[in-house]
Amino acid sequence: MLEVREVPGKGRGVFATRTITGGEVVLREPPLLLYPQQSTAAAFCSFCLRAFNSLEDSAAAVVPCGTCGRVGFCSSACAAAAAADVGSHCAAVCGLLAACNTAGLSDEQQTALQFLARCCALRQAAAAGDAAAAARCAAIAGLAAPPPLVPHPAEQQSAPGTGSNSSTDVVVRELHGRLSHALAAIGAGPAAALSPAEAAELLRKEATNGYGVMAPSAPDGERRIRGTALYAQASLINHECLPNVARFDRFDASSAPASSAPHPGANTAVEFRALHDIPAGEELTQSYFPLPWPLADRQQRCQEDYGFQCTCPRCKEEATWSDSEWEADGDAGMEDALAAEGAADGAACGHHSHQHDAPGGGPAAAEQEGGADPACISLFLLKYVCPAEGCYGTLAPLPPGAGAGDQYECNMCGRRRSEAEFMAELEAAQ
Ligand SMILES: C[S@@+](CC[C@H](N)C(=O)[O-])C[C@H]1O[C@@H](n2cnc3c(N)ncnc32)[C@H](O)[C@@H]1O
Repeated sequence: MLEVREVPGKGRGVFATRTITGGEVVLREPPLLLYPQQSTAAAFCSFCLRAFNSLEDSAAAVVPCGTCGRVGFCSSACAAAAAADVGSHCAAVCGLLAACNTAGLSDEQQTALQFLARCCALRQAAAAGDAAAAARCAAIAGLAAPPPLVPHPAEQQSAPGTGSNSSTDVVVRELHGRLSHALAAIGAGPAAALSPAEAAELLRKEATNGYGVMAPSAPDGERRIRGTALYAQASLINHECLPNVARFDRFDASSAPASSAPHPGANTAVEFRALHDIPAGEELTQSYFPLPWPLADRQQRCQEDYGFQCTCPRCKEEATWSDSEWEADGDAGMEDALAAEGAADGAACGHHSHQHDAPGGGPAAAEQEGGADPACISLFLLKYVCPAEGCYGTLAPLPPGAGAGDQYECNMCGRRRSEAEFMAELEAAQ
């Protein structure tokens, strides 16, 4: 169904090799690496990141790490799976993190150490002949790492003893120094060691390709990160501001103990679902941030975090809008959207196929393309942005055959809305 190809100006991208139906799951993939965010780690399983408070009996269910006692698991099955998985909280990672001096490091810096410790453990296992670890090292090495335009989040608070200097080199050297010390303390072999340049490159790969796994909404409504996931294939899906796929994860999907799940970690696979029909040859695209973000924020984030300038049809069109057009967009957007829905069948806007390169289309083809139709932008946002207040999630159709008719589901809050309800809301808002 999918193939990976070079896309001019974007590196690699993922393309449909056949027509994909709206709602179809285009990719389901377990993580290459999954690790907790330091600040929230106590609330989640250190193997599968399930929220302890999502378990039926969370107090009884939390199993502490038998060695360091500093992290917990949602079941003994997850504790055993972590011990057996070199990329998780295995003996090497446990020992390395326990031996590492983290005094004065920021949350992001300690989270970066979680990632680097796992990379060291995988390298050591690979050098000892573990083929699966070698494959994971190769997959991590294959991730894109565009040149940094701004510091990695781990660099944004200077390490102790570094004064106000928070430059990339100083922070990476600080993390690298502490890690090297810990590697020596636990007697790790030379294969586990990273040079400062390798550590810096790994952090860039992590920043470019890591998916933040969100915690459930807190009572104050704030959504915090519970951890980071790296995926081999999902990391190849490029960004567009009117995407055609949305990411769904199910970390807290079942409150059943892991022992009754198909296998520990079954809740960690990511799923990408088509928002609408996607013709063969079209590139799959996701939005790297919430769809309603304004142009300036989207552009800034693309530049600063991912090192590219977004020139998608939505950005091109919105760049031509005056301040009054932005202000009027709310009400007029509704009318435009209705006009678009009536004029087309929704598909022409929904598929926005005019805005994509034909297979093999290069920069010349892209340059000939104009901005997206404003009415189509309005319709797209009304149809696919979750209407729940403060959610900003993306609605995607349920997979064909899910037996729920024409229902759309939010990838953040799980809210459902049918096509008919959407049409009724559009009419009512007129
Ligand atoms: C998660 S990776 C996506 C896969 C990547 N293209 C590759 O070759 O591995 C993110 C990086 O892809 C590139 N990218 C993603 N979307 C892009 C876009 N719309 N325009 C230009 N570059 C893009 C940027 O270099 C970005 O840092």
